Amino acid sequence: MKYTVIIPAAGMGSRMHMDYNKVFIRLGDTPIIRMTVEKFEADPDCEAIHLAGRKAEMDTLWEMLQGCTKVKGIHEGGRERQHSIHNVLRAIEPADYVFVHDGARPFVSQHTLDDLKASVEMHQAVICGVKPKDTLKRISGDEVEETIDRASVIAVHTPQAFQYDLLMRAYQNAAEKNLSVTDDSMMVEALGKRVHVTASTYDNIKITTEEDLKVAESIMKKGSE
Ligand SMILES: Nc1ccn([C@@H]2O[C@H](COP(=O)(O)OP(=O)(O)OP(=O)(O)O)[C@@H](O)[C@H]2O)c(=O)n1
Ligand SMILES: O=P(O)(O)OC[C@@H](O)[C@@H](O)[C@@H](O)CO
Repeated sequence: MKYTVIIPAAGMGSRMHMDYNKVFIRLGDTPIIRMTVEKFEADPDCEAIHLAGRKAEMDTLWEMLQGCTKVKGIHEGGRERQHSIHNVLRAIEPADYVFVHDGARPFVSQHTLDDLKASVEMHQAVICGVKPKDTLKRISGDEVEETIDRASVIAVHTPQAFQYDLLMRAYQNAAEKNLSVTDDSMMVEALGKRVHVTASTYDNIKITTEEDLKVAESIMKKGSE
């Protein structure tokens, strides 16, 4: 199978409290966004990489991704992550399969990509995630309402993999109905379609806050899984 990946990188990184987009932060010598893109450069089944970027940051992005030969376009992002991805989806050539992967997750493993590829061919919509390690409770204000059976939940990561037509329909439906979502799968779920699940790794963190930079450094030191 061959696929195109959409990498949203048009956020503000506001929870990182820096005066520039967090995907430009260097881990060692390499900007986070380049580390993320390189994971897909290295996967022989990835044919094209398209990013969403902020208008004022296009030149910086192209510069940081110099030599990444699969990067075919950087498209203007939108207000929220979902708008950025929709802009890219509308701009790209149709492909059999589309993966969506956060620009801020530089430690995705080849194994995770391989599992998603095998599964999406059978199931059309596949997400990856890890089992929570903590006890989980539903709360109301500062009171516990119930303990959630943690065997029945996962913490969801990206990449998320879809048949192109299905993802297109899901994004169109979400736009028409003005749905607000936090991942791409939610839009497919809104169509009443089944979404399958494969394993991610605990290293596949989304770099969101300052503490995550320390975790990222230690993942780099030990080598990511
Ligand atoms: N309008 C937006 C918002 C987010 N993203 C991208 O979506 C990914 C995951 O989003 P998140 O971690 O929430 O990033 P930010 O929105 O940048 O962070 P924050 O919410 O702290 O501002 C990031 O790679 C980010 O650049 C995007 O392309 N367009
Ligand atoms: O933290 P935010 O809600 O802005 O973004 C979350 C999404 O990027 C996130 O849902 C996926 O990475 C899957 O976990």
